[in-house]
Amino acid sequence: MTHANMILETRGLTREFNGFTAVNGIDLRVRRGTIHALIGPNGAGKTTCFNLLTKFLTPTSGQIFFDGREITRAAPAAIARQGVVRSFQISAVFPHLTPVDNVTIALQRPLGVSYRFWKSSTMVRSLRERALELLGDVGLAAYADVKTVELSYGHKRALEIATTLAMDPVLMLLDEPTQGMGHEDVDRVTALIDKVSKGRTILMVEHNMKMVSSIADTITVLQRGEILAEGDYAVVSANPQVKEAYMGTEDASLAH
Ligand SMILES: Nc1ncnc2c1ncn2[C@@H]1O[C@H](COP(=O)(O)OP(=O)(O)OP(=O)(O)O)[C@@H](O)[C@H]1O
Repeated sequence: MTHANMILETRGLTREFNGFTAVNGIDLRVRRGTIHALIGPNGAGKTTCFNLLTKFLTPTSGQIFFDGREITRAAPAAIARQGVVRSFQISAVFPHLTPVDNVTIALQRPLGVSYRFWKSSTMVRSLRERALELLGDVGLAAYADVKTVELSYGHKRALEIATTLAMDPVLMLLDEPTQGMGHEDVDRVTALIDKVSKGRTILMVEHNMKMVSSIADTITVLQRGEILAEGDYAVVSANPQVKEAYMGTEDASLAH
């Protein structure tokens, strides 16, 4: 039995690499409609965990459930059809096309029913309208027709979110959405993620603690492949083991 209010659950999720256990028996529970952050020091197993959830890697043992259904052995395309969508990195957009063309292409990714719909006769105009709407949602309306390569880094990351939204995710997985950003872009992308989280669930790997503390409902702290602590920011930041993991001393606090 899985829990009805959990959109994603793992049981004993484990991944070994040549005898080294990068993810060790993780029981993760992501509540429907929340923003959930996966944090932890370097090498804690965040990326491996993320790759297991998005089916880029196969678990050595353990199970993954999405919306009550086991997806442990499902292919990446199959889980995408069910609404589990990983953000497409900037490298996945076409730099010499415009943002509106990039989002239009994302809208046409073959996803079963919606693919057939978009192949209908009203397709072209509807696609462009929907792409413009999504660009508006991420604050890129004014940049719809410039070359993607000319966008600022922050705007490119916003475009990445728009192309992800094009797949209408139920559970959106974001891999370090503010990585490499200056303050202004961090604030903009944080507000954007908060906005697009309405009506869906977001699971993200993120290093920026200020960002995590401001929008995550739940934080899971990983260390050496295991869950060290879990809760809201107040709970995990007060945890002595978390302080030690981050700073090497119980007196230190999470960088904020
Ligand atoms: N393909 C692989 N082969 C061997 N070891 C791996 C592989 N991928 C990850 N590891 C090891 O597993 C451990 C966890 O790595 P992972 O990248 O998941 O950590 P992380 O928490 O994402 O770290 P970071 O914050 O530095 O990205 C590390 O010790 C890493 O060296």
